[in-house]
Amino acid sequence: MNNGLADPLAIRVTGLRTAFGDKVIHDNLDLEVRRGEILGVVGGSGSGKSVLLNTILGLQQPDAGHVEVFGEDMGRSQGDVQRRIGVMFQQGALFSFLTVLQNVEAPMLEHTRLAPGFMREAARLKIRLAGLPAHAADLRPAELSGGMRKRAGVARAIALDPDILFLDEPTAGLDPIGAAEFDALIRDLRDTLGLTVFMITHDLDTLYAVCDRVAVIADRKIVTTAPLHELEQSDHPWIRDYFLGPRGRAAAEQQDSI
Ligand SMILES: Nc1ncnc2c1ncn2[C@@H]1O[C@H](COP(=O)(O)OP(=O)(O)OP(=O)(O)O)[C@@H](O)[C@H]1O
Repeated sequence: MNNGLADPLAIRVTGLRTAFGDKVIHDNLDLEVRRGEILGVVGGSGSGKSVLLNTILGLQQPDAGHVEVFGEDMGRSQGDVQRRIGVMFQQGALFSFLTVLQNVEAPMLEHTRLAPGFMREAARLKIRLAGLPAHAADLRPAELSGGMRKRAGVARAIALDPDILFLDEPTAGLDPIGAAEFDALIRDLRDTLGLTVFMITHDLDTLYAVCDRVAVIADRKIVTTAPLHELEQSDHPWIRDYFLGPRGRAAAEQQDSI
């Protein structure tokens, strides 16, 4: 098996084409995600960010092209690489009838043979790593605030000690303080667990606060992948509107003042 250890890339997408009927979403899209980086993915509404995420995860079959995660072709994956992937979908996607602890144990039950006591301790550790207080373990999702639910989603996403974490709009719906705390959590997890992070976000503050590089989807492709200070120099009209419009400038200035 190729575990891709010598490969500096965590994800390599080449020549991706996805269409729904006549509607082409991605056409000859290429993307590289480096090991250990936090990559933000931005693009207009309907530009195909979620479809790209689902395609990388193997949930959506492309019409053409290849997706490799840690050197393994997702089109032919036997599931080995799936254990190295953690995903937090929007809203956390938790089982409402289970406690937070049981939600975090769910992937462990499915994929490991840990003894029950050990599994419980491992799940409690993930809950603490996600920044939740210990007592949250016994609560159900409906008893949590929006921010706590997202943290519970993160705790479940890291249940199996993944190497890469996928986040879909992680700060959507959070107030600015909650969003900033969540940004810090993402950075801390990357640093302490050595994760690679692939994050779809519209949140300009998050992009400035945590992303090493940002990939921009426009015109059915990734038009560029670069650190933000380079994107600010781009001539692409969508990138200029997005990053150099009033909200983009405010986010950049706020970051400069920290
Ligand atoms: N299963 C599907 N069948 C048909 N069309 C689909 C399907 N999934 C997505 N689409 C279409 O693909 C396009 C891209 O959708 P996607 O959800 O990836 O956009 P997005 O960039 O994530 O948007 P947003 O920022 O609004 O969440 C949209 O026009 C959507 O309607």
